[in-house]
Amino acid sequence: MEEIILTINDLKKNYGVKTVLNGVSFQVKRGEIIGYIGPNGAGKSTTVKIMLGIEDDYSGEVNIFGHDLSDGKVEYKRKIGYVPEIAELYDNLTGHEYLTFIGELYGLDYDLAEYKSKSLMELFGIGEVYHSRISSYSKGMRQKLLIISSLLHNPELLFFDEPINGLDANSVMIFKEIMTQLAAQGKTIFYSSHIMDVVEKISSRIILLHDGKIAADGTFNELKQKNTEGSLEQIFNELTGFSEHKELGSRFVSVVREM
Ligand SMILES: Nc1ncnc2c1ncn2[C@@H]1O[C@H](COP(=O)(O)OP(=O)(O)OP(=O)(O)O)[C@@H](O)[C@H]1O
Repeated sequence: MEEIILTINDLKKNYGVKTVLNGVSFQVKRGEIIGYIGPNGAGKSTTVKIMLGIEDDYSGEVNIFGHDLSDGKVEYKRKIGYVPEIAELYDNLTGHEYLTFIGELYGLDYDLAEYKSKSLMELFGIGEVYHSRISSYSKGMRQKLLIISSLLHNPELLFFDEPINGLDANSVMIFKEIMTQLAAQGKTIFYSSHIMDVVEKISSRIILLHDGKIAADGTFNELKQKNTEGSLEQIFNELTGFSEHKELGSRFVSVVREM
């Protein structure tokens, strides 16, 4: 039987009077790569933060590894890796210091944390800055460091929020391969991004959040059959009822030209 890793049932979340999530439900099985997409402000990061226990004050059920988050226990986090959309890194540390610190926080002994940090940085093409301060890293190098830090403890469930921000085309190919191989080995990945062609190619299932509810949930082929025959970008436009990009673009440029 396929193992359920994650269950969300009738999840609702308000910020003040604003309803962000209005009855979101889905289940995720071991080994799935979920592409979690939706317009800006749809509530994707909010859903992820609730699952990570960073945001509370929600209604509905959130169950991870068979454990309901409302019991307040945090042990489940040991088996989770997270790349946030926006992250603060300790700029004064070197990559080596940062990653061994994170590895030890996750319970790895120092030698293993050091070995994995160095190897993973080398394999991701940033081995030469292992002993440089993070303040000197480029945007893509910082992003790679974040990805490595989310994986050091070999987690079962990964939350990636715009993980390929700033990565060059070759590095994106490596990252896609890493995701595919992790999923093939039974890791579950919850992947939130606006880069539709990557989501289309990498996800075993796509969930589209719109107006606080799930507007679509299925494989890319299932979504194509139910909607436009075309790219995920076209399906996204159709399901979110958006067709004014040309008109909005030209009105935007008209205002720019006003002097
Ligand atoms: N701490 C907060 N206080 C008040 N409102 C918030 C807070 N965090 C998020 N929101 C609001 O909740 C809504 C959903 O935000 P969220 O960051 O989850 O969207 P998102 O789908 O991840 O968007 P994006 O694609 O732009 O990253 C937005 O309207 C945002 O302004």
